[in-house]
Amino acid sequence: MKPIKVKHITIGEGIPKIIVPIMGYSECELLEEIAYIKELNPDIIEWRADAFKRVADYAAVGHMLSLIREKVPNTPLLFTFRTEQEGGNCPMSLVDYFNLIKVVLDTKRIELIDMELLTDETMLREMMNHAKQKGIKVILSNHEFTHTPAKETLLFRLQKMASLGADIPKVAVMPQTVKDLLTLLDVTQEAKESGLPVITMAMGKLGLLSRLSGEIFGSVATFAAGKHQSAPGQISVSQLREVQDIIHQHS
Ligand SMILES: O=C1C[C@@](O)(C(=O)O)C[C@@H](O)[C@@H]1O
Repeated sequence: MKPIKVKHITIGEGIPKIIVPIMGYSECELLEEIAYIKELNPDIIEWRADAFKRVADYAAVGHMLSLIREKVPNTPLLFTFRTEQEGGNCPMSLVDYFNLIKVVLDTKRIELIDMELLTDETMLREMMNHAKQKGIKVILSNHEFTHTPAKETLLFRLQKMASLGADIPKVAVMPQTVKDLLTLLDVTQEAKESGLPVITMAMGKLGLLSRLSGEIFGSVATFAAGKHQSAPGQISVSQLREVQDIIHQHS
């Protein structure tokens, strides 16, 4: 697996990196969240811009990005607009989704961007090329909020993301049974064996183990709650770090 370097952080090496989301609705809320999570010292900060009330206003998004950058100049920043179909907070057409991504890439104020696999392949390929030109790493993602697809489906999606040129393929599923959790872990392990630097998680209470055990099964990063959770099952940074350290020391 080829590690991925963003600022001083090397993803795919050692303990899985902790990503903490900010979910503010307004500029003021976002700044409060940044001040709060700065103290938690996350490896990466994710701006979940689908929660931002002015997300359709490109100037406001650009301004917000520069404010965030100013507050956390040394922390790698991941930009995510999660579509409504995959659990996001705000409806947006596909054309607007990719336009927003282009505007954000052009600011060059981020190190990583999330794009969803199940959108439009032509537009996706175009935007991935654009990200590459700007030197921004791409996380291609897929989220299932109601169930866990079959192992073959999940592996196919991760491989498809890799074949499209994703720096990091990512899947999130909702387990209904312990077997679903095992499916996700099995998929993660196989992806790791094949050399893919993936991020995977099972959400909700049943999925907790998957958020803790990336170093064993092969997920290179994991999300923890900041001021707010951005998905069910995220725990605090301090609890997550404690378990990760125990696993790291004894494996
Ligand atoms: O894709 C993901 C993973 C996630 O859904 C989780 O389950 O932790 C949280 C989201 O904020 C992020 O964009």
